[in-house]
Amino acid sequence: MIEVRGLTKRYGEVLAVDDLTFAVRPGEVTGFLGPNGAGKSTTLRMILGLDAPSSGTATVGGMSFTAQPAPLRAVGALLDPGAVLPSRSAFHHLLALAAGNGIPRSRVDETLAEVGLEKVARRRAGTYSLGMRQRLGIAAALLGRPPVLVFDEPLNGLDPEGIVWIRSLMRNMAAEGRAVLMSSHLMSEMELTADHLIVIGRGKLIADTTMKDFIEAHSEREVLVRSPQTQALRRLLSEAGDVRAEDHDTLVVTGLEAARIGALAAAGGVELHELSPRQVSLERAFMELTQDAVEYQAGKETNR
Ligand SMILES: Nc1ncnc2c1ncn2[C@@H]1O[C@H](COP(=O)(O)OP(=O)(O)OP(=O)(O)O)[C@@H](O)[C@H]1O
Repeated sequence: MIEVRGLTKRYGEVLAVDDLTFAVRPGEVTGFLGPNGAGKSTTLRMILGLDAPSSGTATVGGMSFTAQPAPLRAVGALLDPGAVLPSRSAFHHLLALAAGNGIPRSRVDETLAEVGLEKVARRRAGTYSLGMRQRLGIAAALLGRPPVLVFDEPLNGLDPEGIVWIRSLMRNMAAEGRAVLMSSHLMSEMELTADHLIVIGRGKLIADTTMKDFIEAHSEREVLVRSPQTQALRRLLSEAGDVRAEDHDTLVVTGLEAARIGALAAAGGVELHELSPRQVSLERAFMELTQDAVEYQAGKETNR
């Protein structure tokens, strides 16, 4: 379990992380979201002991990262996939990490197979593609079979097959009872992968909730209605809900349940060809919630 309490980081005038408190629980994938510059990387760096908090604490399994006797067995992390000596092979990189953390040598080959790098394990890491370096970073995180995993943008540079692989890897790690914290700007993937969400904006916590509740709370439900009589239908529905045209024969209605729309149409003698409640995406819910917390928008720059 990761516990963050009152975590704050100041860089001169910039309050990068502002009094954050949250927990990342075992058995779940927790998505860590926020607009650019929200403070995600700074928070992860403090959890991993790479940056010292200005105030507050971050612990992993009840202990600060720097106090862990064998850090790789307590928490596995992927922050910067470039952080590998280019002259070292994947095999030797992992071997050195295993030796420094009391991890048996047999885990090296096992982990290389887990991440699909066994065929290139003896090649210099400097010759790897971004996706291969990303897999090597993930191998380093998995090496010590830690109960806590932290991944910053793990999908960068991965092809579609790699993205699906990460999704099942995260889900499996959580199913085994590990606590998994993952940041990503790819909302569609986050929606498929995470159970719980921590959302921050301008360094502050703005949501700590399940994926389902987050989507329900931060976006209005919509119903798509197709009819050959859109004008008549629009007149009927506008009194009860918000209606906008999406196409010549399609309306999008907010503020009314599908059953009520069907009933109003039937009562008004309007023929319907389709009546579908639309799945609202995490992306829409996220944009709605964070629009005020976006630091950099096209044509607009704000100071905190
Ligand atoms: N070493 C540093 N010195 C000064 N300011 C910093 C430093 N690191 C981060 N910041 C500032 O702190 C704020 C938070 O940055 P951070 O990189 O944590 O955001 P982020 O949520 O990870 O953003 P992104 O999604 O763009 O990666 C930003 O305003 C950034 O400019």
